[in-house]
Amino acid sequence: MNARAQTQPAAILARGLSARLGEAEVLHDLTLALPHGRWTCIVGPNGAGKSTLLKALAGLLPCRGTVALLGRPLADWPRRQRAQQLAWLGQNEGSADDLTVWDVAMLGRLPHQAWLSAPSAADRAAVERALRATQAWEWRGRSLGQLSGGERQRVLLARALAVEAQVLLMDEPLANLDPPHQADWLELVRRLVCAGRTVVSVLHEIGMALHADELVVMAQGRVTHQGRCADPNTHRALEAVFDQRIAVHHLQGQWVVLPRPNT
Ligand SMILES: Nc1ncnc2c1ncn2[C@@H]1O[C@H](COP(=O)(O)OP(=O)(O)OP(=O)(O)O)[C@@H](O)[C@H]1O
Repeated sequence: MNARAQTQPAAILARGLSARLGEAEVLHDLTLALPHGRWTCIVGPNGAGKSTLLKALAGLLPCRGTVALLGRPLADWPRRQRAQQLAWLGQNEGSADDLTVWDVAMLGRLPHQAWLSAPSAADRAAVERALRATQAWEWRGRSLGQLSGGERQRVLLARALAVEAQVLLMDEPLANLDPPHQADWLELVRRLVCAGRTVVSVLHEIGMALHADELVVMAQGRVTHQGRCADPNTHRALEAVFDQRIAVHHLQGQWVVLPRPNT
C-alpha cells in the first residue's frame, strides 16, 4: 500500500487477501486501499489475477483475508444494503437474452425494491437516467438478444448505473465499445467521480487506464505498484510489468501508450 492511500479514507480496504481457483492460489496475500471518490484502474498482463481480485473485492469469491467496504467488513453488511452500495459489471456476463433492455436495466434496482413489489417511480426514473446515460434509451423495448456486442455492453453498464451505488466495480467495461462510446464511458466515470462515487475498473486499454486517478499494477497474483497515473514511477511500473514492450509518453496533455518493438 502506498503512503498516500494510507492517509485517505478507503472505499475498499483489502488486507491479506489470498484466493484459490481450482488447485492453484491466484491471489497471494494482497493488501491494498482503494481511495473513496476516485477512479482506480487495475491493469496487468493476462492471467495476472485482475478479474479474480475484482471478484474478491465484490465478495463474489471465497477468499482468505478481509475486505472492508466503506469502513465495514463485507461480511457484516446486510445483503440488501451491500447490494445498494456496491454495483457490479462483470466480464462476458450471461444475461437472459429474452429480457427487454428496460427489464435488464431494472434488474439494477432489485436491491431497492421490496420482495415482489412493482418498481416505484424512483426506480423507473433511475432506469431512465441510466439508459439515457449510456445512449441505450432508444432500445428499451428491444430484447437483449437482438443487440450487438457493444450495444449489449452499454445496457449492462446501464444496469450497473441504475443501482446508483456509492462504489462501482467494472471488469473490462470497454469490451466491444467503439471509440466514441469508449470516450463517453470516460466522461461518465468522470461525472460519477465528481459526484463523489468510487469507480474501480479492470482495463486492458492502458491508454484509457491512464485517464484514471490511480493505477494498481498487478503481476502473478500480486500488486507490483499502486500510484497516481501522472507519476513517472507508475509509468515505469507499467512498462516493467509489460516486459518493456510498451512506452508511456506525454502527448497533447494526455498520457499515451505506444508499442515498443522487440529488440
Ligand atoms: N476456474 C479456474 N480454475 C483454475 N485456474 C483459473 C480459473 N480461472 C482462472 N484461473 C487462473 O487464475 C489466474 C488469474 O485469472 P484472472 O482471470 O483473474 O486473470 P486476469 O488478470 O483477469 O486475466 P485476463 O487479463 O486474461 O482477463 C490465471 O492464471 C488463470 O489461468
